[in-house]
Amino acid sequence: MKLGELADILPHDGVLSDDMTFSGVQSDSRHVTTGDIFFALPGVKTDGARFAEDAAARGAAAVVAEPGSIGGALAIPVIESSDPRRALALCAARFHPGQPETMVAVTGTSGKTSVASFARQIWEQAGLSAASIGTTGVVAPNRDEYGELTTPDPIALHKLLKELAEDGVTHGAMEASSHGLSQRRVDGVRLAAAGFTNLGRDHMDYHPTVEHYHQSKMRLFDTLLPAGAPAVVFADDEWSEATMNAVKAAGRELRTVGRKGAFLTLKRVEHERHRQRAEVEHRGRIYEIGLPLAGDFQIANALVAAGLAIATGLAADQALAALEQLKGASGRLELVGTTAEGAQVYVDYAHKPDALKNVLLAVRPFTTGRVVVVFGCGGDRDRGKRAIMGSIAAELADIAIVTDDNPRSEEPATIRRAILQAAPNAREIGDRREAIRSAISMLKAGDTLIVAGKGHEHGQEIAGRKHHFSDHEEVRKALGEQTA
Ligand SMILES: CC(=O)N[C@H]1[C@@H](OP(=O)(O)OP(=O)(O)OC[C@H]2O[C@@H](n3ccc(=O)[nH]c3=O)[C@H](O)[C@@H]2O)O[C@H](CO)[C@@H](O)[C@@H]1O[C@H](C)C(=O)N[C@@H](C)C(=O)N[C@H](CCC(=O)O)C(=O)O
Ligand SMILES: Nc1ncnc2c1ncn2[C@@H]1O[C@H](COP(=O)(O)OP(=O)(O)OP(=O)(O)O)[C@@H](O)[C@H]1O
Ligand SMILES: N[C@H](CCC[C@H](N)C(=O)O)C(=O)O
Ligand SMILES: [Mg+2]
Repeated sequence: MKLGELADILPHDGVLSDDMTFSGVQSDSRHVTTGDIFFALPGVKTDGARFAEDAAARGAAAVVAEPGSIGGALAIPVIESSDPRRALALCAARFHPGQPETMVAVTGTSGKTSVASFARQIWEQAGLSAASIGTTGVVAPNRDEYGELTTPDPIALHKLLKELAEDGVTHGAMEASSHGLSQRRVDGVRLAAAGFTNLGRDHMDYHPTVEHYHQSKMRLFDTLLPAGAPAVVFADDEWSEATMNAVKAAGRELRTVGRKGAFLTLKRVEHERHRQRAEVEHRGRIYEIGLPLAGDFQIANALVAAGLAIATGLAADQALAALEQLKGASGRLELVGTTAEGAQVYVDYAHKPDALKNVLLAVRPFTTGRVVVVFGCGGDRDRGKRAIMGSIAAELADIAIVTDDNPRSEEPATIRRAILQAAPNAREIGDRREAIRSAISMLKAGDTLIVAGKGHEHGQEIAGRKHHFSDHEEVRKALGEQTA
């Protein structure tokens, strides 16, 4: 690709020739091959500008960097950009052209994975070729691959979107994490609609204040969503109003869903054990929906997903009828087994305060006995959430067992101590396998156990090393031992 074809993204005032040719885009010098443009990104751990020379030595044709960030003489031209991350995303989209025609993105503290998965399922049921991209990976026809990031980096993302489009995928739903949004990973995606679920405490190790965190999410609506495109906003959250205001101020089409929603209005919900019945109004018509999932929050997620499908052109009848067949995303309040006496054991990905609170509240209506929770907190992540999660468990569970999540490089006992400080009556069993086994052995008829924090994960990272570990497998094993 010639520089002239990228001139709108990389203005260079005619200093360089428009005929300069590039073979690819790269943001990690270690992966540069001859002819690439190297984007020197200021990062969290280091500054890409320090690797410009390395990139040049590996054959980069030019470097894109913030003004003044490259010190000294470099053998290759430097193209200045005030926002090299955005420039990278836009160039990646151009180097790997082609995206599913209808792309939607969802943001929020909780529910993104579920909404992306539900939107894909709604489209699939309508006979469309659809994909979802997020924490649990990429799911598309003939494809189910696990990825490292919730929102892939722009180079990987655009290679993926191109492949999906070439495979005939016309509809795609992706998660826009706050890291992904603030790092411009989604800037090159052509969005038909965007969704918002909720906002709670998260990533306070990355964002200085909750307002900053909200702001970083609003980029999805005020910068990435084209003017006039629909924004589907869950209306019943504490941050819904601020989000609606941001959407309106940016001149996007507001579509609200939920009890206070106008586009899809939740009129009534009845909880049954594994399912719930809801009455939803859309354009003056009432729809009766049987959602085959437990948990109030799944209704919210289902409404955001249906809202996105309808707002991008699917008939409401089809979208709402599809909710009857939804399958939960792996490890999201997933019923993994039942003890001989009939106590239910769920695996759930709640690893932040609001999610833990919601999940414990969600199972209470159908728990006739005790609510038992096994959970921990990840190391090298927001320390402030530990005590908050401890007090939520102390308040909302009858029995709490504090165990290890992914301690990463931290001392596991220190993490547990921070949680236990706010949950003095909780039991402490560091070994997660042992904690699950012990919790299952104490269950009686009518009890519900939630194994929280790791959801779909297949590994546990201890002292920087990843070991195979699955909450699903451990629950099944412990249930098996019990009946053996
Ligand atoms: C904190 C964070 O978000 N980091 C992400 C970020 O890295 P960074 O740019 O800050 O990296 P850095 O290490 O400081 O390096 C700066 C630059 O120098 C370059 N470099 C570095 C070394 C070298 O030899 N040569 C070289 O060119 C790097 O490639 C980089 O471009 O940009 C990278 C490329 O997009 C990401 O892979 C990386 O994700 C790391 C691995 C990560 O763990 N991110 C997590 C926190 C994350 O993003 N999570 C969210 C979801 C969270 C949630 O909702 O729960 C997600 O979307 O997954
Ligand atoms: N709408 C919601 N409101 C509150 N809590 C929710 C909601 N949806 C899901 N949860 C809780 O959050 C957990 C994670 O859900 P999900 O994976 O769908 O969210 P996410 O936004 O993708 O999270 P992450 O950023 O960790 O990937 C669930 O296991 C459940 O405990
Ligand atoms: N994307 C999240 C996942 C956290 C999952 C939880 N099990 C933990 O390790 O804290 C993160 O990396 O912060
Ligand atoms: Mg997710």
